[in-house]
Amino acid sequence: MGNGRAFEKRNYDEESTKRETLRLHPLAALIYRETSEIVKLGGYDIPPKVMVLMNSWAIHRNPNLWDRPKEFALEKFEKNPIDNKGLDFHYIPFGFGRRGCPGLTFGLFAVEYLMANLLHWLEWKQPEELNMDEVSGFTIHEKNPLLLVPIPNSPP
Ligand code: HEM
Repeated sequence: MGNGRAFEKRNYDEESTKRETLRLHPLAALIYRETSEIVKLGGYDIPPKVMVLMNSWAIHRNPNLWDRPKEFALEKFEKNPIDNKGLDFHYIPFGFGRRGCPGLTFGLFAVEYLMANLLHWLEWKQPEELNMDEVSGFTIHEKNPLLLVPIPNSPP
């Protein structure tokens, strides 16, 4: 993709693409829980009733957990049965445990359905260079809005 050029059409492994996208760009950076009893965590004794924040963005980019963590590379998931339901704690785009996201299946389906329609019915031009800088808080969003120009497909 480049200035003013149409999107490149490539064959991607859908499942790995979704997983790698959510690894680099998780929706909710901070997942939080309250301790119910004293917990030992990273050498610290955390007392009960303390809110503990877990930074999924940082976990997903931790070089001790991932090869080439800053790189978008589908191989990370292609031959790797990493679970997205919160059973592998180094990959938690939907959180984990009893408070994990109940909208996981619907969310993934809705994004795919929307994207499939946008790409099937329209061609897209990208007048500006893609900038993936993000602004973080409890949720993460892009720093500069993505500018795309839709071009209707001519009828078959
Ligand atoms: C790709 C889309 C989505 C992503 C990445 C996502 C991510 C998350 C994350 C990280 C959490 C926090 C989980 C935790 O604390 O362990 C969460 C919670 C939640 N999500 Fe989602 N979500 C998505 C879509 C949806 C959809 C479509 C719905 C509803 C239709 C939904 C409903 C909820 C609810 C109700 C909670 C709170 C669960 C609780 O506190 O018990 N999510 N989501």
